[in-house]
Amino acid sequence: MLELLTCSEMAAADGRTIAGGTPGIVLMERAGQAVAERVLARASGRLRVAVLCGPGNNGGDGYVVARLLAKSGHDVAVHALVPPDRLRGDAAEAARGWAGAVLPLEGWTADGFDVVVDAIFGAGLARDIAAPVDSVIAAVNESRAHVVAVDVPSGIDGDTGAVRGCAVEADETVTFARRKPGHLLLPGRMHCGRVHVADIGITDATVADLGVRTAANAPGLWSDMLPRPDAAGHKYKRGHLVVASGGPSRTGAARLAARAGLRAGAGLVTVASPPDAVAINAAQLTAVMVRPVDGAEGLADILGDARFNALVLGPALGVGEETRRMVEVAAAAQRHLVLDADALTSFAGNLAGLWQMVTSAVPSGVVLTPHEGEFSRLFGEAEGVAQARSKLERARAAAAASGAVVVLKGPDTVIAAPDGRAAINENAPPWLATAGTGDVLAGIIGGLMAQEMPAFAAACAGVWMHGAAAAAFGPGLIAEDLPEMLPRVWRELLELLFSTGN
Ligand SMILES: NC(=O)C1=CN([C@@H]2O[C@H](COP(=O)(O)OP(=O)(O)OC[C@H]3O[C@@H](n4cnc5c(N)ncnc54)[C@H](OP(=O)(O)O)[C@@H]3O)[C@@H](O)[C@H]2O)[C@H](O)CC1
Ligand SMILES: [K+]
Repeated sequence: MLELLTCSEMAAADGRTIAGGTPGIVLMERAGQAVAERVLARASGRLRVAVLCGPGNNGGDGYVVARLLAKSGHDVAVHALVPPDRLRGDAAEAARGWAGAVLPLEGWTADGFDVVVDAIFGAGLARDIAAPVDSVIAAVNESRAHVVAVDVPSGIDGDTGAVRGCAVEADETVTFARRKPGHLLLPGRMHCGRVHVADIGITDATVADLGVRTAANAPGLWSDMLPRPDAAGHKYKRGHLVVASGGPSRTGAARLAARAGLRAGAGLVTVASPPDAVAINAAQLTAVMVRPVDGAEGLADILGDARFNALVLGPALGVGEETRRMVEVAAAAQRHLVLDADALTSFAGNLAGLWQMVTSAVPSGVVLTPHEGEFSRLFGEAEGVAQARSKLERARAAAAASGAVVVLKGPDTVIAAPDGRAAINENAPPWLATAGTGDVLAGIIGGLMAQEMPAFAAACAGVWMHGAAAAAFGPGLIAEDLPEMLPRVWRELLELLFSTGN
């Protein structure tokens, strides 16, 4: 159920189900029933319900809802953008099932309604909302009614989560078969309220046949690839992560990443520290080891030891030629590699240079973890990025252009692999956006890769664990708190693994 279907993939699933013998009107009936059930679930006493119907199938769903709620004894008013005789196909048939009046949508006001069912536009939204629908949406949003959106809040683009001019702010959204990217990407997610996914008879096999490449990020996506604690295991079997530290006044970021890597389960973690910062690092490190490593030369030296199998480069490392050379050394050494912060900014405008290094390292896995600013500095001109319609498509294009797994961070972090797979994360609480949390994320991903977790799975798992750790700690979180919450997140994950037996 983690797959996310675009509007066209949903239409294809619809079409295949209809071709398989289920009439479209049956799908519409089931969709309408699912929405009506949500309204009835919260009904206490007779409700005044306004069903706002658009000119297409979303409106068709609305007519089914209206009929079912009226049959359950509620006071239902239907307001439609076009008269029923302008409807076509299943929507026209659904409208024929509605025995009540159909009033104009234009000029509708919310006075006195307990519930509004938003059945204006769904997957078929084709352009920005204009008059007269815009003022109706404003009236919905100003009302005190409980708003239930059919499939997608009207005005939200189901593929991108963008607001097309204006959009309904729903308390609940009932969608069908699977969620869409627009239900998870911002701002769309903020318009949906609680999202319910209704089964309307589109089978898992039909969805699987679509070859969908986008999913919601959750343990079900990668838990079978999580490193497992095994009794016979010893620390050398769980890899050795190296985190490069910045100079004497900028050592905290590397220590945050290093501690996160250890808590993520790496057998050993070493901070590769400039000689003049060794004392500072050593004074603050215990289980994490520290070694004097002088720039790219020094890094090349220690990477002669194959036991250093994963690296995190970037946190407060410094922007410039030396950092670029360290990335080059690490990539050439074919180790698992997480590039964050300065290691990304050092390649700003020189994607080809980064791409060249990354392709040499890709077999062992490279994960880039830019926030939006680093992303645009690095990928602004990349093939396909400028034309991308959404954060999901931008991350996908960047992964394809760089050959690396790209983690485009934010409240709706997208993880994209060069082969087209992508996941959208939705468990990050607002308080995660604080200084240093990016360093911790890089360390978690590095720690998982040190244990030989494949790059895309490690990036998805790391992003999810990072969000779960923040949620576990709660508001007031600072970056140092995050690694300390990982044991609790691990416990949750392992309980989940053993309960689901995979
Ligand atoms: N399995 C399922 O997912 C099922 C989904 N159903 C429902 O079908 C809708 C999709 O319907 P809808 O969103 O209404 O799209 P349609 O293509 O049917 O019709 C859209 C009409 O609206 C016009 N339009 C589009 N954008 C605008 C706009 N900004 N302003 C004004 N009018 C607009 C469009 O006109 P065109 O000129 O673009 O053609 C169409 O007339 C889905 O969301 C589900 O709710 C099935 O009913 C059940 C199964
Ligand atoms: K809608």
